[in-house]
Amino acid sequence: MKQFEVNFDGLVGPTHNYAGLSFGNVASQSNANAISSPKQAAKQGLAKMKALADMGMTQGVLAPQERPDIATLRRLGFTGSDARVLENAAKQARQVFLACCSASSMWTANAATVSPSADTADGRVHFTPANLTNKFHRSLEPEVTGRILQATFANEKYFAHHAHLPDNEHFGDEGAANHTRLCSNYCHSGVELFVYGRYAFDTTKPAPKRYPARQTLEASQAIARLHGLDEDSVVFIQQNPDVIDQGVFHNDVIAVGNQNVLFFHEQAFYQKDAVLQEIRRKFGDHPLHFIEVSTDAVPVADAVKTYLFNTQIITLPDNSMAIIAPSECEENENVHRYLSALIASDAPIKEVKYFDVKQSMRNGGGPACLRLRVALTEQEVAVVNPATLINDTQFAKLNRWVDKHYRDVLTENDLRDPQLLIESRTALDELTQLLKLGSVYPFQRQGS
Ligand SMILES: NCCC[C@H](NC(=O)CCC(=O)O)C(=O)O
Repeated sequence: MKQFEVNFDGLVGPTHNYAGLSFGNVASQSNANAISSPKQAAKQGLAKMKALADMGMTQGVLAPQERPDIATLRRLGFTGSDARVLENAAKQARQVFLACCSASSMWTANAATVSPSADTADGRVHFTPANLTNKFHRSLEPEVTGRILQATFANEKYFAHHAHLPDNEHFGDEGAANHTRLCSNYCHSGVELFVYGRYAFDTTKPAPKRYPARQTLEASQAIARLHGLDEDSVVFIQQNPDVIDQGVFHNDVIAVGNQNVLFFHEQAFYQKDAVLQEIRRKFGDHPLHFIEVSTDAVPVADAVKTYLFNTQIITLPDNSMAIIAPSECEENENVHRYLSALIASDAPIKEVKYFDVKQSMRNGGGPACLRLRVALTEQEVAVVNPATLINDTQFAKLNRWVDKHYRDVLTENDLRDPQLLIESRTALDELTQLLKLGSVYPFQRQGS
């Protein structure tokens, strides 16, 4: 059977900005209030999607959210016309206002956790949107994300959609950024790795001290239950609390897997040796490659700065593996040296391709944050909403759509401009037609 791992990249929304909203995410905090370029950001993302499609990969796109989020501002007590809501929120509750303007849904690794049909009890692909409770601005995403996923994967025979977990820190869930899957073939059952930062109900267990652990063990266990995963094919792994305190706010900042390769930093996991043993045991007799990067070769600080592990390892149509890295990795001496040696070694990764995704990197999102992986059979690909798959025509249409609607620069002051709200809604309304999503946004459903 033909096998596919389809990357669904998040399209950057028209309000992309830097507001320093993510405590524990070093890049987000250090670029607070920098001037952003939504147009450049969206184009950098589209260029990456197109490049992967041109490599022969099946590539998809997920629509962004409606921002500024007027519906949430109204829930929080701001009233009057939309323009008044924006003006008063910006004046009276600046931080809340900024949170309601974030284009953070672009990082679709946090959109959901996905289990392919080969792993699940009912043989369907399972999706659970992440509740993202740890950050207010991100907690606004799951409902609309669920609708976008249902409009993208709209076939009950093949796809099962769950509600996001209860909105509470006990079940803090960050989606695929803390989940990876190892397998020998995408269509054969694999081992799903769930990485959590802390225990919600047992405070005697180790936990980070400086920065928050966004994902709990209990959330990861709930997802595994919902998706009908077999316990012999699941490994729950605690992230090393010390690296969370050094700015590793998601596991995908320090580890990434693809097929039978797990690429990780030596400090990534708590009680690493036991973890690796359990993975090996559950993976079975097939070849499995652990590529472990030592602190001597790449200190954690360099990994956080360059996003060496927030790379995408992909299997190309000729079955060789390539690594999709941000250009920051090429610019850093340690990391560049490491990657050059890696592809010259006998490891399965044979090629590295660097991409400029700086607009996203400044908010702490690398190539891997920008995509949600969905392993699909040929039959399943055939029932995905075809308008969400990237080909030359869709790429050209999306680029034109960005040119037409996006601003070149955006500052904090622009976010309160009622014209920006109108521009964003006009753009998104057109996008839902382009991607054939139906009415997924609150502004499209008013009165329904
Ligand atoms: N997977 C990468 C996610 C990056 C995201 N950054 C942000 O939301 C920053 C937004 C800002 O600060 O404007 C986060 O931390 O969840």
